[in-house]
Amino acid sequence: MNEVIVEDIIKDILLTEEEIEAKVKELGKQITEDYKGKNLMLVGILKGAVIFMADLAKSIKIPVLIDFMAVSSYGNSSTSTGIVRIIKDLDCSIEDKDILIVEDIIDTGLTLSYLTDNLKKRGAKSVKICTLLDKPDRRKAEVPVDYRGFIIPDEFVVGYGLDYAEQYRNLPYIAALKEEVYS
Ligand SMILES: O=P(O)(O)OC[C@H]1O[C@H](OP(=O)(O)OP(=O)(O)O)[C@H](O)[C@@H]1O
Ligand code: HPA
Ligand SMILES: [Mg+2]
Repeated sequence: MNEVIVEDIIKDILLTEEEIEAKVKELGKQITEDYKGKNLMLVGILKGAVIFMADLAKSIKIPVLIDFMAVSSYGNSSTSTGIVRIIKDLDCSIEDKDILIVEDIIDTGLTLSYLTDNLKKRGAKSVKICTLLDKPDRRKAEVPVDYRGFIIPDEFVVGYGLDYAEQYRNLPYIAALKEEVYS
């Protein structure tokens, strides 16, 4: 395979490394205040949320438990199939825990709508949502967003954990893909 030069597939940079860093610190500060005295457990949704999860966890200054789930709704495509499948479940019990689901992006909302229902049914004390990005234009299922980093326009974005066909997750910024790359 020929090497793809990142500049050739990117339309523009939506969020710089500095903007992301400042926002993650702000979210961490708010979560620290809101969850004082509670049983906070962060549940990161693999794989997109890993980078955000790592930075967010470091910016939270109270004890936290960390766990991950992997669910699939997209596969290698840029459009949602609407089918949500659990690929990796939690290792820890969530009974009596204050769960904060950590996501990189809410797009159609189908992934999180399924996940919040699923976690509430398992006896969590509370289930809230923290997402770095929110793309409201494409919403199919309403989900209450408790902590939101940025609202973004209806464009396919990559970087800071987000992929296109499993690539570009390691970019330190968030960029919109050129339409000809994914259409
Ligand atoms: O709101 P939705 O339309 O459901 O889309 C959002 C979900 O889609 C992406 O995950 P994906 O299934 O691509 O897996 P990945 O995190 O491994 O890339 C993203 O990380 C969210 O989990
Ligand atoms: O814009 C996006 N980029 C990457 N993954 C995604 N999953 C839902 N929307 C997106
Ligand atoms: Mg993906």
